[in-house]
Amino acid sequence: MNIAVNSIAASPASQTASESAATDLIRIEGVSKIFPASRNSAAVAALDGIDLTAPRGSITAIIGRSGAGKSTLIRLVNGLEKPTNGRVIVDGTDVAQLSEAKLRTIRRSIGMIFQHFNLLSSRTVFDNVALPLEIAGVSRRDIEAKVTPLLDLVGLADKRSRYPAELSGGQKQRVGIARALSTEPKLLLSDEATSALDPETTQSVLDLLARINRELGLTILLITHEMEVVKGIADNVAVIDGGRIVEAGSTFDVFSAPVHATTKVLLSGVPGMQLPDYVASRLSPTASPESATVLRIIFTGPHATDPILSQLSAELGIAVNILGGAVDEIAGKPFGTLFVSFPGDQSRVESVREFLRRQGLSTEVLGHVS
Ligand SMILES: Nc1ncnc2c1ncn2[C@@H]1O[C@H](COP(=O)(O)OP(=O)(O)OP(=O)(O)O)[C@@H](O)[C@H]1O
Repeated sequence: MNIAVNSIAASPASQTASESAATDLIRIEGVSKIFPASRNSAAVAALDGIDLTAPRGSITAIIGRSGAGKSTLIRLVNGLEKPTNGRVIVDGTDVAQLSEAKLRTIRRSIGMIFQHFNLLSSRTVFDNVALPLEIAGVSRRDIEAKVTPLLDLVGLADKRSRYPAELSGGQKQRVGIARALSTEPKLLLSDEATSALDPETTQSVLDLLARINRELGLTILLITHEMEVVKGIADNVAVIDGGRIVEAGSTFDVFSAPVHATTKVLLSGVPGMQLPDYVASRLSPTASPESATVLRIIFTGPHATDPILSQLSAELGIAVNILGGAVDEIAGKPFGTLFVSFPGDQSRVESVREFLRRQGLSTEVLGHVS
């Protein structure tokens, strides 16, 4: 069974297929993929009962550990793999039912960018971007008219006659993005597109993707192991584990209150997600008369900077010990976490949580320390 918390996968029961086609560019329904056994290996259930939608104009991220099934999922969307069961509907068409010839046509409406850019080293920047148009039989004049503004868009107008070997990693990925956009796709698939780039270059490529999404209304589906990428640009995120979606929802909801153990592990490097080591190593699940309760307070929206703790101390007469915390931004919204401890019994814990609830803050009891 899939556990789709804050589900972006589920659609209202009353929604008809045509209403869904109007709002969702991608609709993955009950998809399983089994790679059959070969002489050297047993059969692999790479995907198992996946339901996922990507609304038109959105940026949706798929995250998961190595081998979870992310690449298989993205390959189903552009028809490079066929599902064993279920439907993969892109812009109203079930890509799994298409012939190779029809698939070639539909792939023109799906751009793709890759971790290692996949540029042709013998072609200039201009000719790399022009390649999909040449393959589609577009005239040289129309190619010039389409490629030149794309090079402007990605900031490479002055590099049009350079070769890939003369470019930085970030510039190569910009060529990859311009090439992916050349056939005016509705959907951009991104397979670890920033994984080979340093943090600063990653940020500039993410800014470009966000701009393309905003200005061209392009739907983006990306797979990544970099939580910074998801946090920075994705509207929605789905967590895949062992071929199943274990958690999905808006990036803000999933990142601010992860539920599934796999999500918590994946997010452990995000500031404010993890207790400081010196506390984590002493944490016990059970309270004792001398122990203090350790609480995670999640600040969202306008509360992120409010002086809540001093109000708490004043109102309830409790000495609160701050253990750690961080203030961050997720999908453009302020988000803060504070780890605190305070002494007292269960009723004290409840009164603290109730006070914080009234301030609009969520809390999670992490355990107890002596
Ligand atoms: N063509 C194939 N034949 C057999 N098994 C495959 C094939 N492609 C993928 N698999 C298996 O399916 C599972 C999911 O693989 P997939 O590449 O989708 O994972 P992933 O999440 O993208 O991993 P990574 O992050 O390491 O790229 C793995 O167990 C993998 O070994």
